[in-house]
Amino acid sequence: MTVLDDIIEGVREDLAERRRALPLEKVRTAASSAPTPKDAFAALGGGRGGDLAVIAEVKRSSPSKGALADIADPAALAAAYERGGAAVISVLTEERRFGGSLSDLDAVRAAVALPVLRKDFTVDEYQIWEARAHGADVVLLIVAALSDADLTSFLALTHELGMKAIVETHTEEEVRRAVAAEASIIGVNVRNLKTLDIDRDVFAGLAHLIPAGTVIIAESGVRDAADVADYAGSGAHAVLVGEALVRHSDPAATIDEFRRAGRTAWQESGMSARS
Ligand SMILES: O=C(O)c1ccccc1NCC(=O)[C@H](O)[C@H](O)COP(=O)(O)O
Repeated sequence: MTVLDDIIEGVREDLAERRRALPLEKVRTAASSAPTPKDAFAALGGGRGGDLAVIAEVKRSSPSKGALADIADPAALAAAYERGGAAVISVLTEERRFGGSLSDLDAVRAAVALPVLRKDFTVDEYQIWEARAHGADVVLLIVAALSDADLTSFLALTHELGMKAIVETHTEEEVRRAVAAEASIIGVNVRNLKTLDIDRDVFAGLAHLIPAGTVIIAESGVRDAADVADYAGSGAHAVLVGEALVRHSDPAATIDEFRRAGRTAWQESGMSARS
């Protein structure tokens, strides 16, 4: 069993419990009165660049590192991310391995005006309705965890609900599947979900396979501005950063520094006007 399989097993068990407590019909009703979704595709530059976008993550712990940060006030952290110039806030809601929750999502939603990503291991439509009911604007669809049929139908439901999806890939085959599903936002996660090892070179190896007009996100492994510059120089429109922000004493300044590093890298490689 891989780490991903193990996480998904727990996700399914927790989901079954929530579904028993709140049947889908009730979640749908809640979703229908949630605030109108914010356009994360536009917030991430619409695949045209302009300025490197930072997706800043509220991440308490992880399978690879264990406890990362004691985040007593996720709303305050998200507000700091917003002040620093983040484009989107990512909230991990998986409980067992990441220490997240839908309460974190609620707190962040109420605290910021930015699009909010419900970052979870989506394996059932219920989670997409639930994300919308809790005010999320974006969901994560991990190609490795889904059949082509589920990927297509989950994307369709996400769009029907007015949200966007980040379609996450790790390999060439997964990028091809994401492109075939007509994903408009594709993430390349450089964390191997079998070994949990980070290999930043994976990003450059896959980003060039993603068609123009798609928002391309480099996910995981950002330690500092130099890593951001490398991703930006290899074609990232956005970076998704967790650990480096939650461990930093000044996350707002760090985001500002990352954005400047991305902008400089684009200027140096002549990419700032690319589509
Ligand atoms: O973070 C992990 O250890 C992890 C393990 C297994 C599946 C997913 C995992 N992380 C989810 C993420 O995608 C990251 O939280 C996100 O990309 C930020 O990564 P980082 O900046 O390296 O904290």
